[in-house]
Amino acid sequence: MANRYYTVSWDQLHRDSKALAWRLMERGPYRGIVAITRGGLIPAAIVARELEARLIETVSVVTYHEEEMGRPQVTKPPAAAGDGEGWLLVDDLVDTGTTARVVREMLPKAHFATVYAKPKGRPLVDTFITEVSQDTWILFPWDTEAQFVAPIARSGGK
Ligand SMILES: O=P(O)(O)OC[C@H]1O[C@H](OP(=O)(O)OP(=O)(O)O)[C@H](O)[C@@H]1O
Ligand SMILES: O=c1[nH]c(=O)c2nc[nH]c2[nH]1
Ligand SMILES: [Mg+2]
Repeated sequence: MANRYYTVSWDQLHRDSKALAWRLMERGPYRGIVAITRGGLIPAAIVARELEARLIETVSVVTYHEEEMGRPQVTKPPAAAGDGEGWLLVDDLVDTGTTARVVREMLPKAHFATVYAKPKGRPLVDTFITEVSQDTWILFPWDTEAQFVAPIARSGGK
């Protein structure tokens, strides 16, 4: 289990994904975008809108079940991206780099971009926006909802 959480709102994810698009603009154009599903789908859609990319491919890798890590399973390989040359590969984050390693083997020439990166996965990413510590769990807006929180005074000072 992570020691702390970094909560990302829809607004922040949109801003951070646009910041990623700005950085990626400098080194395009790209033939198309490969999104690593499912977490990469929304950042990929935002980046695609900003870069005016219309060709979107997916690769599906399942590595986690909630916060438990398992063996990475490729449930759908990328059909149209060859060895990745000229393609932009997008995921929401790199943590241990396990998913990234599997996908990079399939698309060694793609430019790999994520919105967030933790130190262990960072060397595998070409472009990212925000680094968080390894013991932090990033809480994405699609995994969370607003709920009531008790006043501090009722927590017994803890
Ligand atoms: O660097 P790693 O340790 O491999 O972790 C990062 C990967 O884990 C999450 O995907 P997950 O397996 O939870 O699947 P999902 O995107 O379908 O939610 C996340 O979206 C990244 O793809
Ligand atoms: O929602 C998530 N937050 C994380 O920090 C993380 N690391 C791997 N997979 C993850 N999924
Ligand atoms: Mg994922």
